[in-house]
Amino acid sequence: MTEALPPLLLLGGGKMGSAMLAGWRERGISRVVVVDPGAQAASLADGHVVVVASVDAIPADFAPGAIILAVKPQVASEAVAPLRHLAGGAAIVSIMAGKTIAWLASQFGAGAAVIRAMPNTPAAVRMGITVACAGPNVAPDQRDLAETLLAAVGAVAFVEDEALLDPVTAVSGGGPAYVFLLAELLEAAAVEQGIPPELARDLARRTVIGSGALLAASPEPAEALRRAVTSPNGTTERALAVLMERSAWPEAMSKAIAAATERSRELARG
Ligand SMILES: NC(=O)c1ccc[n+]([C@@H]2O[C@H](COP(=O)([O-])OP(=O)(O)OC[C@H]3O[C@@H](n4cnc5c(N)ncnc54)[C@H](O)[C@@H]3O)[C@@H](O)[C@H]2O)c1
Ligand code: PRO
Repeated sequence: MTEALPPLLLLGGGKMGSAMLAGWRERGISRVVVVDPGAQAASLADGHVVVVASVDAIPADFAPGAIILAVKPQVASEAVAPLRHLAGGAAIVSIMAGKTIAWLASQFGAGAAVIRAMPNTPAAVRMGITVACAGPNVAPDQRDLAETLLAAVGAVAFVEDEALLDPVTAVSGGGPAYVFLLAELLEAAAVEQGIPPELARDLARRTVIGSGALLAASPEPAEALRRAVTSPNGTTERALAVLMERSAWPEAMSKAIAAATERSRELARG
């Protein structure tokens, strides 16, 4: 049986924070303090989890093994500063888009053990992917703890080059949104072709869900699975001729990822 996680402080119990907390619960928690002033966060409390509205209300004896920062980057400065006194030997794991290791060190002190990470919303069903980068002061056991916390909601990869977190944010951080947009557009196009709205929604949803499951189950790359759908001179080939035109999806995706990457860099500049 795996040992319970050490005491954790979670700043922000919103979509990502609560998804990670659910993963930690499954893994086994000892004590978690969630700091979140939002009314919805109160429902996260249970025998192992205390929810407080502000840092002042954190129990005085609380010494977290890790502090996980899951507030929006826009409120980071005001939300993070009051936590500085708790940093001690804790691993500081930030999932905030665009908040750099240097910025986090400026908040917690130059010697703070900072890990910057970028998960995605499939974390809510433990099928996320997180890319993380450990700062210079992170000890091996702190890195292991960060990996354990992130792995509770999906796959984890560590990179040495922090600059990669900007394109990672664009690709896998935002990626679920592009897949959901695909489902929306497929549904709308189905309706345009006369398919009743309810059936159109079902077709679009199940096509995305089933394709994801097939990709997960198959050893084949996406390209091979695409080719397996495409009969010579058939209907799919006709559709792909439109979508794969250089100025259509290839260029749109390339531009979209470049734009999101640049926005991540902008957030880092503050
Ligand atoms: N949503 C995503 O797809 C995604 C993916 C990867 C990373 N992220 C990052 O995760 C972070 C959280 O995003 P989210 O989607 O969970 O947002 P969210 O809005 O769902 O959650 C943020 C939470 O922070 C709380 N909060 C606001 N001010 C606070 C304060 N001063 N102190 C403590 N809590 C406070 C809010 O009440 C809310 O519950 C962001 O920094 C984002 O960049 C999000
Ligand atoms: N959601 C966050 C954003 O849009 C970060 C990646 C996914 O900024």
